[in-house]
Amino acid sequence: MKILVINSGSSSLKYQILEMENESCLVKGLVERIGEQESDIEQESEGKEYKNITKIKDHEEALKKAMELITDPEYGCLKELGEIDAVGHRVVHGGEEFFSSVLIDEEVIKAIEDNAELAPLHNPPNLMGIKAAKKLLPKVPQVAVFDTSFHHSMPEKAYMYGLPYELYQKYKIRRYGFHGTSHRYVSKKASEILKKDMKELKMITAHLGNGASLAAIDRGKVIDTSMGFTPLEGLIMGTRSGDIDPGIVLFLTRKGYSVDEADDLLNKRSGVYGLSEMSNDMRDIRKGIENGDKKAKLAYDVYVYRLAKYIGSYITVLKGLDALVFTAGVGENDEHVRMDVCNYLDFFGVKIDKEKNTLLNRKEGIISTSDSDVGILIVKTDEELMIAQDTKRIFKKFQNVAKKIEV
Ligand SMILES: Nc1ncnc2c1ncn2[C@@H]1O[C@H](COP(=O)(O)OP(=O)(O)O)[C@@H](O)[C@H]1O
Ligand SMILES: CC(=O)OP(=O)(O)O
Ligand SMILES: [Mg+2]
Repeated sequence: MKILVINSGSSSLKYQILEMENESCLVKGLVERIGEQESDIEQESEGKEYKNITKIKDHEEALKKAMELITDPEYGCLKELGEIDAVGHRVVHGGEEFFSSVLIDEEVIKAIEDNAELAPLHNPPNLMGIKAAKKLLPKVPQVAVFDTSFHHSMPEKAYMYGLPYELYQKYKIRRYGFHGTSHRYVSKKASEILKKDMKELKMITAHLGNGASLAAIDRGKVIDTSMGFTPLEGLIMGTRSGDIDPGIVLFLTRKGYSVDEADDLLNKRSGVYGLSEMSNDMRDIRKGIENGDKKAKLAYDVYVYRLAKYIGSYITVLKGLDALVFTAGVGENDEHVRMDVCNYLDFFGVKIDKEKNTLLNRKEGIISTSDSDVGILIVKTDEELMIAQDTKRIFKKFQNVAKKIEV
């Protein structure tokens, strides 16, 4: 069974085809800078690499181009698109309606449209991807996998803000949490690596990519997470501020910032990038620190401090901790961040093994000392595999129902 996984961003479209017999990736591609004069296209399939720069006007054209490349005799992996059995889409905001992945029908599309207001940067491109795929593969079942759904188990006390209750009723203002597919995948993988049932574990998963979030997971269920109503809250990120005093936004608007300017400032010009005045990328920050750049060091210190502070508060709400899991670009590849965060947590019995931390960098496994009270792990996230697994499960269910109806 072959599944196409689509992750549409505001100006990009990432795709993969997975062969579900052995869960292997047959092809992986990326179209970036959609809508600009020059868009980048990259695809890799079994060692064959394709790269090109051309104008791609919208998501439909991007997906069309991807479909051509997938079936290209030289660079592709399929003879024809008919080999695709199902499509799985990443959808960032599922609002309060969706607490698991679903087969996409008109009603689901309508609900995703309704939630677009809650995630203006993410849901509209997700919808464009869904509509383009439905047009190009009209007979193939499509599944939506939501970033928010794994966080649905959060109790009211964790998801309500200290705002008038009527704002929750009127506008659904509450914490939703994001990156749920990644938190779900790495927590499951960590319990396998630790050879312990999820029901025995109190866990904190740290998804540290360009966007970053933490989840406190109590015996398999999320009880708190650092992103909120939008993916702007919480940790310091590549270009996003994370937590700030909301009074700062009021102050800036009184100083003449428009809503769009404030949005741009907090989402695209803040975080590690804003503090360092240099880059959102931890690799550049490391180089800056090595060259004695003071702002790079400051950005790094603020990033690590915020992370440690959040982990400490999650150990409190979990009433203990069995496992701390690092994942995504920074979590998997940056041994300094892992080391420096864990050094803050020594008091809680979190002891990182310096050698294992270096040895397992960019790999997967346990990096705590044998006498640490808490298992510390690196797990490589694989949101696409999780989306494909959900899509397969829902596709099988759908097939069984269709068979029953035929009988
Ligand atoms: N070798 C590395 N060392 C340190 N940080 C890295 C390394 N490779 C990637 N990163 C960090 O990971 C980030 C990208 O993470 P990723 O999970 O791929 O992000 P996203 O999926 O949000 O685009 C980069 O911006 C960079 O900060
Ligand atoms: C929801 C979110 O922040 O996603 P990303 O990290 O992919 O931007
Ligand atoms: Mg990511």
